[in-house]
Amino acid sequence: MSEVEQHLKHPLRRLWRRHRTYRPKVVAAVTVTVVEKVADVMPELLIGAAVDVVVRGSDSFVADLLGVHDRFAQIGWIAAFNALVWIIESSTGYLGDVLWRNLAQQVEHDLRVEAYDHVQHLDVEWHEGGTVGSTLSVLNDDVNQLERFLDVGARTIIATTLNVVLVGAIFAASSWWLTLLAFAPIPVIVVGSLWFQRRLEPLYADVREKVGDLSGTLAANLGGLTTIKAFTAEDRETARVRDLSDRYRLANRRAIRSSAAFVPLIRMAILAGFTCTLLLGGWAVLDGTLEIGLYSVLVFMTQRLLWPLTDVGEVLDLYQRGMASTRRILALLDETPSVVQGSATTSAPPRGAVTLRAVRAGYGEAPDVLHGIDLEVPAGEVHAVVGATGAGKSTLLRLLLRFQDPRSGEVLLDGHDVRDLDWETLRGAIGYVAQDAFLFRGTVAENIAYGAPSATRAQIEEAAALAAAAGFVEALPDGYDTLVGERGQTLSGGQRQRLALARAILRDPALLVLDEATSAVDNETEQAIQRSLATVTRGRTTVMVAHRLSTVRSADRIWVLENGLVTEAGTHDELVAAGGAYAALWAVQTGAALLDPT
Ligand SMILES: Nc1ncnc2c1ncn2[C@@H]1O[C@H](COP(=O)(O)OP(=O)(O)OP(=O)(O)O)[C@@H](O)[C@H]1O
Repeated sequence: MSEVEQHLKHPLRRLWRRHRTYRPKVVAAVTVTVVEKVADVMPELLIGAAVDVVVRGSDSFVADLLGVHDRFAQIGWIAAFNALVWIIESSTGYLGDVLWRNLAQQVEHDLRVEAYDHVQHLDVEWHEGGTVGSTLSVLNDDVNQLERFLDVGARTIIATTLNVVLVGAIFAASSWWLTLLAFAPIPVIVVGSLWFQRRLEPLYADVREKVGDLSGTLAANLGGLTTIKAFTAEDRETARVRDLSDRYRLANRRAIRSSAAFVPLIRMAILAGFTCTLLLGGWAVLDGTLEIGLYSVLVFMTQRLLWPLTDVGEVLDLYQRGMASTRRILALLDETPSVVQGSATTSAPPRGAVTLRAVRAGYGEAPDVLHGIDLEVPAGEVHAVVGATGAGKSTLLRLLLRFQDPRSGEVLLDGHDVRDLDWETLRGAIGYVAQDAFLFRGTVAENIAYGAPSATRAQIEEAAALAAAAGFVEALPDGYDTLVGERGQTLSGGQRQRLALARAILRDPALLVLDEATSAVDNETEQAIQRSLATVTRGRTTVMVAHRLSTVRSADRIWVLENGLVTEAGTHDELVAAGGAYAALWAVQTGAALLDPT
């Protein structure tokens, strides 16, 4: 389906098509509501029948229908039928409530989980495009909004429509001219509703957009609170939030102003219809052209027909919000990742050999960051990538995990193009430690075992020891069972890095990818990690990025990246001897440059 077609298609139709499993539930809920509504109009008919019995006695409608001529018995029958109607109405009311609410909850649950799962599979670049806040608001607010519409709105729409049809049928069977009078206000209400609907739609879309902006900024600011504090930007940020919140409030105010005007308009129309039926119907009874029983039914029915229509404003409100939200949910579900897994798996155990051939890569519309990289990491070797900041080192590592694909050229793992491999084969072979070590809410042990949930405590402790993390973990109040806060904020940067390293080691991957994995630890800890890494990386393919050259000194091969191109490659000693960029960097880092002014 093209984008335009998708947009044109009504969101409820799309939901109906997508989620076939709801259909029986929808049918059951609608059926129960129909029965409830039929039972609901009965009491007015029974009042009319009772009046008819009192006025016409043994000639009444009930007498004809049941063949019972005693007035007391007739009233008794009406009362008994009335009791039955109330029982049906109460039980279908209960059942309808349960069915509609559960349906709404089910849809809410399914859509939230589906949207979350979908979002997880979207491109890393999509996530980096600053969409966290608005994605959160789709997963929370929009999904809730749809639930509210299904819970209250959909049911009311069906009930009101049915009401018009049933009452209309009763009217039509009674008096054609009173039917016309009672129904006269309906076009005004319908045209008014449609006009309001068109007016409200963009206003609610605006409200949703504003709340997305607001939650985006709130999420970003709460994540970066320490930076805000460090730059004493609290007042500025409060002003920004105030401004965004105010825009949200004003957008809501515009929507409220329009939607609030709706009910008074409908009331005026209802008043006209009701007064006409009361007055002209009453005169008709006095003239003897209308039965008094029928008159009392129709007066009550006019109320029953028109008053529920005052809910139309509220329901349209819910409908508009619900549809704006559904469109956003569906738009999120329509997002397609450009990086999708291949289908190939390999039978041989992975060895982690990496080859990059003429790789060009970049972000969005921006020019290339990597300008044609050729690089070879044979299985079992430890290779390092160094270079100035912004040279493209992290970008290169991202290609290995397929966080993005190259614009041209190819990336191979054990001779297979990474684009052909499925995620488990590709990413399952890699232990990755990101520059910004991310920890989840949970215990230290759970965080280490994140990539190997079935690991034993002994294996977890061994991995922690190899990552030089055992010491500090054991000193924590509850050791491995200590809870780390959200994003691991209760730990230092170096501690987080070591846990992330332990997490990668525990996976026992064929290829270890370390992006500045030890940048935040002190020299002493780094040396401890280096010693451990010597064990961990023995015979294991490793690609590491590091700024601190002492970290990569013992690598089998070092690749020097400058402005997206490999400019040098070799062992540490070879590169130092070559006297190029690496040698200069080494001199700066060891202080040799300061000692030797030439
Ligand atoms: N997610 C992104 N979106 C757009 N551009 C990006 C993104 N990540 C990196 N870049 C750009 O790509 C270039 C290379 O960045 P990269 O992170 O690969 O460099 P690096 O060598 O790892 O730097 P550092 O040593 O600072 O980590 C930079 O110019 C950067 O602005």
